Amino acid sequence: MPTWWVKKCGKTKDDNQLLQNKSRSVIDKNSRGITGDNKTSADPPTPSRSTPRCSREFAGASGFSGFDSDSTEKKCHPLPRPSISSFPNDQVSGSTSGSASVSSVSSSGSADDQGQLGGCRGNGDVKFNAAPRSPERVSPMAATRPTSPLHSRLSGMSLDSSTGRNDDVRSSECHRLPLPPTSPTSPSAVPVHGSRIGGGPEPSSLGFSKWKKGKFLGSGTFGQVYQGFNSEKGKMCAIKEVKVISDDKTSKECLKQLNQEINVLSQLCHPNIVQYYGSELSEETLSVYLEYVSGGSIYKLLQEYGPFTEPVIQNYTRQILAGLAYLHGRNTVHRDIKGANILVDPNGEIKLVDFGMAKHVTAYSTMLSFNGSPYWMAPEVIMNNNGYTLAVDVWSLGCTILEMATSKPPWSQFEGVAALFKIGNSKDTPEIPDHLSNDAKNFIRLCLQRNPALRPTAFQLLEHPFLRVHAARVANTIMPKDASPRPFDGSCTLPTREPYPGRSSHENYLTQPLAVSSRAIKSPSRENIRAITSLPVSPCSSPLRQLGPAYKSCFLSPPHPSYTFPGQDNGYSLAEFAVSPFRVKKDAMIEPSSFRAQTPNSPLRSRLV
Ligand SMILES: Nc1ncnc2c1ncn2[C@@H]1O[C@H](COP(=O)(O)OP(=O)(O)OP(=O)(O)O)[C@@H](O)[C@H]1O
Repeated sequence: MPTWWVKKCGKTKDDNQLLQNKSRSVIDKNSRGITGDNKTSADPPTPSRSTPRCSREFAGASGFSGFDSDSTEKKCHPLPRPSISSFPNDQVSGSTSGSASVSSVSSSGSADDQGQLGGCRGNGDVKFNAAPRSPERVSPMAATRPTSPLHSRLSGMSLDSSTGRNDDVRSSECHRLPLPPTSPTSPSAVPVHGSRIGGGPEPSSLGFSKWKKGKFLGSGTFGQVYQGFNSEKGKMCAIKEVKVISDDKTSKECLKQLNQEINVLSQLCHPNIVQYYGSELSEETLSVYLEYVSGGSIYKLLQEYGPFTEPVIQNYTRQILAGLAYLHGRNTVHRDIKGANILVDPNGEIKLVDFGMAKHVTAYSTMLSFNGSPYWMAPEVIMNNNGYTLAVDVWSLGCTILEMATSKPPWSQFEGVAALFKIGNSKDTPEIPDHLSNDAKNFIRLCLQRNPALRPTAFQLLEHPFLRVHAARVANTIMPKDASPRPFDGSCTLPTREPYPGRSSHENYLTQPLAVSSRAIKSPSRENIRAITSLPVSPCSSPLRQLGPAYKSCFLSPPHPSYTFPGQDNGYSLAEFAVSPFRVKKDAMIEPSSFRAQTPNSPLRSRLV
């Protein structure tokens, strides 16, 4: 049992008080979330959260050292050079889809995720971090850690590079803001990341004035999100903004968090991950420009329309996993997967957002911080003894599937601390609704294995029959030829064959928008599935259509025969799935354990802040 837990259980008065406060906060969020008491005001709220996420990472002694206040010019934000030089077309579709349903945002996009279950975060997250940064935790990588690509005004923040990549930093470089794409096919539609390729552009060429801040979309722990509009091109984006207030601890923490998000997002390009366009640091604000996703979050859809049907869950899960597989292929863990952080565009395409908690995992580092949203948090994060790995996202995915199936995360009947105890310190597994198929149940159980080493990776899970059934169903649905606004290689022009020279073919495969096994790729029918399932428009895709005729027309294919084990009802068992040789070529897969840097004797134990 972690030190903090012992403390919580009555060792000190202060800790008890703190825990009660957190618990109370969770209760408040619970009641708000379940009753769907969501903020709908079009006006941005006064930033009332004086303390954003309760995170020792931010509040640690080694944190901020202040701002360079003599820089008052409006400057672009120097950001890392991404390792990907090609630019995604993603923004094309992002903008397009955004413009398609502005009204849906005006009615529901405001603070859609404000009232969900959870702890001290604004929308229900507990972001207390167990392990402060301290010299003991400095990894062997620390000496070579790159300078954080912060604007000089933020350079005193002594941030870690969230990605820890040396090659991504060019601090003198500005990160060009997006000029919106003109057309999906035009090369001029991809100027946003031009600064990644060439040298730093002149501020005058960055198009700062092109994007106008529009209506308020919602507020997160670390800032406000607005719709952005380019009146010259008629395109939209989302603008995430944090106020820069010198000598204000909260502001510094928000800036640090947003910078972390920039660090991670600026290196990602995947159709199921919200596309980063650029950022800008002005005298008053740090603004991040993102692909606009107008459909709102899964959390919001659940609040408005109730639980999803299984085909919708399959579809969304497959896309979430595709995004996760891509992320994990870069050894980056999201750490906050949950319905509120998964947006859906009007075509049912999933976009992972909120990478403020994301971390690059290296063999030399281990994550001990106690971050995440309690109900979606993996046991090892709560117990927090030996660090944790990419597998925490797989656990959270399991919770998110239950959330999609029931509108509530697992253990939501428990209040904050009790839920944490249930997750972290009991042997119980969450209740899985009976109405789900055996495939679905099996999939969820695999994700919610308490031992992270037993959890399949995101790549492995993409092969699970629960998702294959959906792929086959979509493949058997006649789609209009140009139903998709973009080609299979999706919004990202990452080369699909060999995007990262030097990586194994499997690793390259991980960059595909949809993960398909080599076995599947060989089969013409699987190829077909892959092509068709990449279409964002699916008759089964939108929860709004879940009971419509399109869904009824979906063809249900039987589970893949290779998953049927003799003597088994539905083809597999937990143990067999985890070790089955035909599913997992051990040497070809990234093993969760390979990312686990154990520090059994670390003096740092989990502590509740
Ligand atoms: N790219 C986007 N397109 C459209 N809406 C967005 C986008 N990004 C965020 N939003 C919306 O803006 C609101 C705030 O998002 P943000 O990510 O800042 O906070 P959050 O995830 O709700 O909370 P927290 O930061 O505490 O996790 C949410 O309602 C979210 O759905």
